[in-house]
Amino acid sequence: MALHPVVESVTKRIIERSRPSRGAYLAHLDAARIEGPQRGALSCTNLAHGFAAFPANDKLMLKQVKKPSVAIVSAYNDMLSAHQPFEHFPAIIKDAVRDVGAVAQFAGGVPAMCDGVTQGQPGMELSLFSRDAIAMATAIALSHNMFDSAVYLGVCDKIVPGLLIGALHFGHLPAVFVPAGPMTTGMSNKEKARIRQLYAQGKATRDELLECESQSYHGAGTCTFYGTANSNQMLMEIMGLHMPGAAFITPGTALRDGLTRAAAQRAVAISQQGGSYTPVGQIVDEKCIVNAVVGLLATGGSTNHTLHLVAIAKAAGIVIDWDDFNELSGIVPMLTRIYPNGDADVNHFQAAGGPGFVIRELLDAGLLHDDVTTILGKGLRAHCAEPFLDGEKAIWKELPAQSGDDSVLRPVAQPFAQDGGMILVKGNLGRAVMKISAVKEQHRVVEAPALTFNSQEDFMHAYTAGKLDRDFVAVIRFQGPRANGMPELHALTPALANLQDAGRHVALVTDGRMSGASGKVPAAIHVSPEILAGGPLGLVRDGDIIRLDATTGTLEALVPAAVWAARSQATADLSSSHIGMGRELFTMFRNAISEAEKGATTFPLPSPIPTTVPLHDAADIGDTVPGSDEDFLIKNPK
Ligand SMILES: O=C(O)[C@H](O)[C@@H](O)[C@H](O)[C@H](O)COP(=O)(O)O
Ligand code: SF4
Repeated sequence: MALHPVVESVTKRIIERSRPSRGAYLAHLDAARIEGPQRGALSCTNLAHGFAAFPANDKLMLKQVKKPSVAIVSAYNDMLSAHQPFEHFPAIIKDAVRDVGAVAQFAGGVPAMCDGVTQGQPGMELSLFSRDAIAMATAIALSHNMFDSAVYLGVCDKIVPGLLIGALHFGHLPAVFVPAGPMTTGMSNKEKARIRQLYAQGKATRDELLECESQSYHGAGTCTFYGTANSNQMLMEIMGLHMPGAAFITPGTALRDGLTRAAAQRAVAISQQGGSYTPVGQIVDEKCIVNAVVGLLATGGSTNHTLHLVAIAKAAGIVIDWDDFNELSGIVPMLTRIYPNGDADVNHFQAAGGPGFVIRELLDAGLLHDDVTTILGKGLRAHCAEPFLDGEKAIWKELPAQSGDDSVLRPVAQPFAQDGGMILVKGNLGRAVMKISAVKEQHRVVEAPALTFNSQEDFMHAYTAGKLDRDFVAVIRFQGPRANGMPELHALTPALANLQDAGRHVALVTDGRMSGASGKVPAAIHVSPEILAGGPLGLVRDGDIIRLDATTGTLEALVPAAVWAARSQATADLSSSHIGMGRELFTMFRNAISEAEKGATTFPLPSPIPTTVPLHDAADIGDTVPGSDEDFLIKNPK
């Protein structure tokens, strides 16, 4: 099937837009690689330090500087149910790598935040920043420069994007992402949401709510809704950075361990010494990024990826924006119904056919680029396969021709919706993202008076005081990355859903975020520019009529032009968001972060290394430092 013309034209536009920075990125990639094992660039002292504590055989291999060394970068901790299984992965990886005559070294751990633990709490104001902190921690691990390939252990929201951003800054190294898989299905997400709404109405006790949450989140593995974590997993499959079908296999099973071993050995095979050298910086190219956007849209993935995919692309020198998402969303059909876009969870999705089925359907429909490079080599079609066990080894078989459950997963010929359900809305309030895949048709246009709030707490106080039983558009202000770290406001969902269920026309507009698990209430989020960057959201006053129209992509304050022009920006005391819970440590992030549509990043777009002087003298002619996004050169004061 020929490639869809919109996929083709958007890809061409991105390639053109990215040409200078992508060229610079690939030059950096070539400059970073040496012939032979990377540790050959180290001194004897460096090297001895790098293998001092290793078992004799590993030490000998490292000393001989012939066989590849694989870095293990892990986001293990006990806080995220999704990451807790990683505790045992390094030993499995080291054994598997030894079995193919190489060495694996635990290069470093990276921090990982659970958005479920911090949702509605002060810690959520560090969450987005943690993505780039994870990228920095990944760089710290890899900066030992002992490695010829790497495996990355991560699943959740900011972690996979952070690991991939870090890995792309070592784009000369091959990368294989290793997931831990979803927890088994407990109480359904729909029943959990119902009890939450009852609690918000005072019709369920705290003990009943805690029992419900504990039955939903009951064990090791990723939460089973299709939020940002499981969107990450889908993207790793579509970007060809997972062994095929690794995403949604339950932790603690023989197949899970077989997939981990296979991933470790693939990391050796695609090292320079392994013979199939495949650096991650070449895998993640413009076509790979477009494939990721298409996969996100076809599965109703998390709105957080309108930030994270932009940031990941930027790390590889590729520039994408919300017009790209919007245009692709218009032609990408919705192939899945996984909560919050339906009642099923990722275990049901996996049983119905899983990621390989989605990839095959989109390839056959000309909606994905097949001519990409993945960890398996040339072509994405190799990832349309399902893993099985042969003894202890993972093997792959062809997928069934049909979906196992067409209430969860459908072919392109019979989609749940003709479009991807994630759109750009814009107008005199700025540009924003809106996910409509989980919003009923009758709620996709809301025109109602604005009620402004400077925090989610203020909103909840008004709700519990019974002041919100009316039609309104909640404008939650000062929630942008520079203001307070752009928290998710998902804790407002039960209250807003109750009002919607009671027949009120309600919507949310904010420069903050929502969870990938948010859904039924119309919300225009990530409003750019944010208020603190002078965004017009700061001109809204209580009572202004706001029109949010998903059918026309409109976000407007219906205020007479002269009145609007005479207004000044609202102000707020944000100091309580800059002190406590470690938020003081992230002042530099708030000051340096780019706007949401540019990925809310703290690192610069790759810029050309001046060819007139060797790399180490770059400082003599100025440093490139991260600006808002117009990276600038500090001219040499001499
Ligand atoms: O983007 C996401 O998917 C969310 O950040 C998710 O990771 C978060 O943990 C949810 O808030 C938990 O969902 P519940 O609040 O419904 O348990
Ligand atoms: S999916 Fe969200 S709530 Fe679940 S473990 Fe990951 S970060 Fe935590």
